[in-house]
Amino acid sequence: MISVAEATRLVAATIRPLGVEHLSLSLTTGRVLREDLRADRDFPPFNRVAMDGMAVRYEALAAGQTEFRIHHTQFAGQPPQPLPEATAAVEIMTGAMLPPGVDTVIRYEDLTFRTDADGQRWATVQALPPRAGHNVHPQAADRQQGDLLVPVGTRLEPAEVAVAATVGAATVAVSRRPRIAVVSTGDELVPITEQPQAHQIRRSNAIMLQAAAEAAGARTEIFHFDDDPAALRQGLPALLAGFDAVVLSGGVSMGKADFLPEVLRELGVEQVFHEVKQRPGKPFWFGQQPGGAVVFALPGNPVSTFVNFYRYARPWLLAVQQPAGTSAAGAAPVPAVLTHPIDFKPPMTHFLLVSLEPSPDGRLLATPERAGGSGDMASLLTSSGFLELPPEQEHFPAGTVLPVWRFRG
Ligand SMILES: Nc1nc2c(c(=O)[nH]1)N[C@H]1C(S)=C(S)[C@@H](COP(=O)(O)OP(=O)(O)OC[C@H]3O[C@@H](n4cnc5c(N)ncnc54)[C@H](O)[C@@H]3O)O[C@H]1N2
Ligand code: MOO
Repeated sequence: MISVAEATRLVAATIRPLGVEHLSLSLTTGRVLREDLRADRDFPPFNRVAMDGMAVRYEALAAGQTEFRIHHTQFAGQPPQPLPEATAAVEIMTGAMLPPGVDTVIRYEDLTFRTDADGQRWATVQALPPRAGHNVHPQAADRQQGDLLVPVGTRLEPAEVAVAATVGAATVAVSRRPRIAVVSTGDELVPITEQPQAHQIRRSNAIMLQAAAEAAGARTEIFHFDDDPAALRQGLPALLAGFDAVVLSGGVSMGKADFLPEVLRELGVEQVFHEVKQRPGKPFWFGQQPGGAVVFALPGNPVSTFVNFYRYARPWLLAVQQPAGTSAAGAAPVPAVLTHPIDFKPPMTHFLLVSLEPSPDGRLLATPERAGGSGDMASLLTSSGFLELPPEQEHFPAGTVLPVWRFRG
C-alpha cells in the first residue's frame, strides 16, 4: 500500500497537455487559453470623453473665460472635427473621441445654455473643473498597444472573454476538453429512471462523477457494466482506446464480485497502484493503458468515490487542460483552521468532511461534519470540503491549520 503523497506523485506523472483547438470566442468560457492575448490598440484607444457635456481648452478657463460658443456637437462614433479658435467649445457625448484643441470636459450638470438672436448656442460654466484633462479617459492610460493582457494557460472567465472581444480575438486557441468515460459497475445498480427493488439502488455515483467531471471542463459519456468479467472484457477496450480517461466506481475491493483490477490487467492496462493509505478510499486502483486512457477505478462507497474524485481525478482533469509550464488556478487545497479537536489513530491519511465558514478575522474555519462513514452520501450536502489529516499524527487539537480540498465555491 502506498502513501497519499506517493499516489499523488504517480497520478501527476501521467499528465500530458491535451491538444489545441480554435474556437469562436463565444464558445470559450471555461476553456484554457493556449495563446497570449495582447492589446492590439491602446486601452483606451483614443482620448475618450467620460461625461456628456462640453469640451473646452483648460487654458481658456484658467484665463477667466466662463462663456463658450458651441461650434458643433459630437456624438460617440463620429470622427472628431477641429475647432476654429481656442475659445470655442464642442458639445460632446460620453464615448466620443476628444477633438484636437480641447482637453477638458465639463458635464451638463455644471453648465447652462442659451441661444442668441442668430441662433448660435452658448454655454456658461457654473462650476469650474479642478484640472486640465478632467472627465477625459486618456489614450493608453490603462494598457498600451502590445501589452500582454491574458497569458497562455489562463482559464477564460467572462472578464477575459470581454477583453478578448475588445482586442478582436474572434477565434481563440484553447485546450480541447478532456474526453472522460464514466463507468458504474455493480449488479445492484439500476438506471436513475427506474424504481429500484428493495435490494437495489440507483446509479448515483455515475451521475455525480459526470457532474463533477463536466464542472472541471470534461466532456463525458456514461456507461454501466454488471459484475460480470465477460461483460467488462467485452466493453472496456473501446473505452480504453477512445477516451483520455476512464473513471470507474465500484468493484475494486476484496469482494467476490470485485473483478475490475484483474480484468483491467488482463486487458493490458498497466497497474500503477492499488490501495492507498487513506480513509475513505483505500481500495483506489489507478493504471494506464499504454497509448490509451488513464484509469481511475474509484471505490464504490459514494463518499469514497466523491472524495477520491476531488483529491486525484479533478486535479488531473484540470492539469491536462494546462499547457506545459502553467498550472490550474484553484486546483490546490487551501489552509483552514480546525474548530474542534479530532483523533484519528490509524497510520493513514484521513479525509475529513467539513463545513467551512470565514472567521471575523478572515481565516477559513473548518468544522467536522457528523458523517456516518463512506456510505453516508447525505453528509456531502452539509459539507463544503474535506480536510487532509496527515498520517503521522493522531491528535489534532482545535486551532490546527490543515489543507482543505473545497468542492463548493
Ligand atoms: N473485506 C474487505 N471489504 C471491503 C474493504 C476491504 O478492504 N476489505 N474495503 C471497503 C471499502 S473501504 C470500500 S470503499 C468498499 C469499496 O468497494 P468497491 O469499490 O469494490 O465497491 P462496491 O463493493 O462495488 O460498492 C461499495 C458500495 O458502493 C455502492 N455503489 C457502487 N457503485 C455505485 C454507484 N454507481 N452509485 C451508487 N452507489 C454505488 C455499492 O452499492 C456498495 O454499497 O469496499 C469495502 N469492503
Ligand atoms: O473507501 Mo472505503 O470508505 O475507505 O469505505
